[in-house]
Amino acid sequence: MIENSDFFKTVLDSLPEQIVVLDRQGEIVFCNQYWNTFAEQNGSEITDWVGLNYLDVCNTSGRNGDKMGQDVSKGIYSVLHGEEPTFYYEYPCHSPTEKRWFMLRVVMFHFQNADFLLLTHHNITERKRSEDLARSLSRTDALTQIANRRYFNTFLKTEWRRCRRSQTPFTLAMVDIDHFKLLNDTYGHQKGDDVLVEFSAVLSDFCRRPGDLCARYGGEEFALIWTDIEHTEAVKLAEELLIQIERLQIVNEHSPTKPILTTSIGLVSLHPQGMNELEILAKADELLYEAKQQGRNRLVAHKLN
Ligand SMILES: Nc1nc2c(ncn2[C@@H]2O[C@H](COP(=O)(O)OP(=O)(O)OP(=O)(O)O)[C@@H](O)[C@H]2O)c(=O)[nH]1
Repeated sequence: MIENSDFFKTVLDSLPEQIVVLDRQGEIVFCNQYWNTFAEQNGSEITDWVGLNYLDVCNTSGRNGDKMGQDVSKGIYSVLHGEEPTFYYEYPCHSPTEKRWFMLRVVMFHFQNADFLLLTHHNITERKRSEDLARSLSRTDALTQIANRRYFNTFLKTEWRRCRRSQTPFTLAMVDIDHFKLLNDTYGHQKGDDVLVEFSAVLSDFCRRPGDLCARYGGEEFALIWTDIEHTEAVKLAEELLIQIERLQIVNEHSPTKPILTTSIGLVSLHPQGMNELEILAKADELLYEAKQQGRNRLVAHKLN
C-alpha cells in the first residue's frame, strides 16, 4: 500500500499541471510537485501549502472585489453542493515576460467515506493564442490588414446600439477611390494592390479611438465609423482625409478628375434613434453616389437630426 501511494504520488508529481486536493472545508490536503514549483517561480514565499485553506483565500479576495475570487468560490461551492459535476474556469495569469492563460477544473471524488475536491490548473496559453489569431484573421482584410466587411457589420451593430443607449452621436462615412479601374489598367493590378494598402494606412490614421473603425467594405470601397463626435467635427475630419489622400501624390495620370489619386466620401451623422443601422448605411451610400455624380474628389455630408 505504501509502495502504491508512493507510486501514485510520483505520477502526480510528474504531471506538468498544478494539482491540489481540498477537503470539504476547503483545506489543502495534497498538492503535487508542479504546484510548488509554479508557486515558487511566481514569487510565492509559501513552502508548505498543506493545511492552508484554498476556499478562504478565494472568499477573501472575492469579498475584496476580485471577480476571479468570486467566480472560483461560486464554482467550487456548486461542485461541493452537487449542483454541477464539474466546474471549468479559464483565467489569465500573466508573468512580467509572458501572457499566459490557465484553465481550472474542479471535480469531487470520494475516498474512505469522505468527500474531496480535485483542482487542476492546466496551461492553455497555446490554445488561447491560436484562438486569438483565428479571431483576428477572421476580422481582418488579408491585403490591407484593416477590418474586413464581416467585422465591420458586427462593429456597426454594436456601436450603433451603444450610441443609441448613451445618446451619443454616430457618424458613418463611405469612402470610394476615384477611377481606380484606370489606375489598375494603367499601372497593373499589383500597383493597384500597393495603392490600396497605402490608402488604408491613411484611413487607419483617422480611426484611432476605441469607438472608431475603418474597414474595407469591398474592392476599392471603405467604410469609416466615428462615434462620440459631432457632425461639424466629423465633416472636418473627412475634409482633412481628402487632403491627406491627395498629399500621397499617387499618380493616376488618366483620371479625368485629377492626374493623382483622389477619393469621394458620403458621410452621415446623427444621434441614433428611430432609424436602424442598415438605413444609415443606405443613406451614406446614397451620399457617396452624389459625391461621384457631382464630379468626385469631394465630400457630401448630411446631418440627420
Ligand atoms: N488592384 C486591385 N484592384 C481591385 C481590387 N478590388 C477591386 N479592384 C478594382 O477596382 C476597380 C473598381 O472599378 P469601378 O467600380 O469601375 O470604380 P472606379 O474605376 O474606381 O470608378 P469610380 O468609383 O466611379 O470613380 C475594378 O477595376 C476592380 O478590378 C483589389 O483588391 N486589388
